[in-house]
Amino acid sequence: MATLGAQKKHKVTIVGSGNWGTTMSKLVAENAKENPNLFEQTVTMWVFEEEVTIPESSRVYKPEDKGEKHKISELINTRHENVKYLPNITLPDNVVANPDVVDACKNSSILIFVLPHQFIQRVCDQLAGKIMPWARAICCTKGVDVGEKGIRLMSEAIGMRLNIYCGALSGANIASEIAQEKYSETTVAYDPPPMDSRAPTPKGSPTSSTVDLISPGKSVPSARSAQLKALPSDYPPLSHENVKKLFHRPYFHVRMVSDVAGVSLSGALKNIVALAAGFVDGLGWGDNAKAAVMRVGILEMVRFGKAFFADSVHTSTFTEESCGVADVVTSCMGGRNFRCAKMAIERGKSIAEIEKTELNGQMLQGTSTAYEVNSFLKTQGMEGEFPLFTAVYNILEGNVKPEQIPDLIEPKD
Ligand SMILES: NC(=O)C1=CN([C@@H]2O[C@H](COP(=O)(O)OP(=O)(O)OC[C@H]3O[C@@H](n4cnc5c(N)ncnc54)[C@H](O)[C@@H]3O)[C@@H](O)[C@H]2O)C=CC1
Ligand SMILES: O=C(CO)COP(=O)(O)O
Repeated sequence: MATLGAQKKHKVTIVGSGNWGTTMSKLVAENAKENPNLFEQTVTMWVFEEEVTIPESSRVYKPEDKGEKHKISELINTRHENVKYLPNITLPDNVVANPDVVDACKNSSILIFVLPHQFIQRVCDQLAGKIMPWARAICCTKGVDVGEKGIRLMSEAIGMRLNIYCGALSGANIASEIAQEKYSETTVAYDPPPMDSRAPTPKGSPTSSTVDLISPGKSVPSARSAQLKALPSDYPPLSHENVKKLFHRPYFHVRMVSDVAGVSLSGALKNIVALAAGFVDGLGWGDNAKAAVMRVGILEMVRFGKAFFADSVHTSTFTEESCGVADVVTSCMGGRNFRCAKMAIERGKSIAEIEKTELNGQMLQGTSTAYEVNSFLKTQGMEGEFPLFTAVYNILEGNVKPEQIPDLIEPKD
């Protein structure tokens, strides 16, 4: 039995409180209530604090709120709503917002990272050495970490900075639909060290083991093994079965896999494809044009995985799982990257301007990912092998026009 001998329960912290972060807190808190033998009832959400006014149209607006500024964390804790990033969705009362990231994470055995990828490094640096040494993480952030030493997956960047194991969750998951409990599916990759799923052992201090935080891609020469601390035996083991219980809802169906690299990478790269889809849609070219860039985009995602993460990525993750082809489809129909790229073309503005005026603080991941992937491809001398990714970068830079996409992605003899 999965919880035999376990006395402790997992304390879960959601690190991030944007549109997806707040949705994640809702569904995880619902699951904590339904699995009191596995998870502590309170689910903490770290909130990057901001002061906001409550719109008069909001369900939680009271006459005395007129012109008043409120802290987002206080509104979540008193009115159970994130009025800025997930308006009109009531959060379970066991979601507790905490604006202090170290305090929010210090006693948690499960950390769920849902921050824009631009902030992962800074937040992990704040947390390093201040979390439980045996904590386990799941990365829901979509992006890559490109530096002088090469390219890293976000899951890997988190794992290495905090010296803990980090899996990944990604899928065709437009947050607002999931917050409204409309059916969707997702892919969770979790391939923990075998010591985590062993039967509970008699009392004793946690053992440690040297394991790869994630199987490194060949482009990450610095990826290293870490001294991972075993989950103490008085916690329920973090088997696939128990990790699934953290995320699976009647409206949010989870498929567990072990390919952390494939799940993490597909979520990052599909955002570049979504920008391309927005560009051609913005030109008024219609669905055939969008399907063409989606097809080429999926092929480039697979090629990228094979070229730089050959030892770890499974091609089937891109072609068979929600995090691959399905996320490309949904993101190219209704994602923010797609919508902002489309509006930018239609209005003759830059995507950065549209992001500022239309997203009310929400952030695009595709633009910075296009730059990061391009800078990595340049170091590898491989821009030409990824013509769609390269075209998106050159459109953002103003070097080429979206109208040139068909010629740019046409295979060269
Ligand atoms: N929204 C969606 O539908 C989905 C988003 N994701 C991914 O989840 C990740 C997080 O996205 P969302 O939750 O949608 O965020 P968001 O784009 O809605 O909100 C931005 C967040 O960044 C925070 N922030 C601003 N400045 C900050 C700083 N200096 N340090 C730390 N945080 C700061 C804001 O407070 C806010 O919580 C992204 O990687 C995104 O690709 C994944 C699936 C679906
Ligand atoms: O990742 C997403 C859907 O799966 C959301 O994409 P956007 O960030 O483009 O909205």
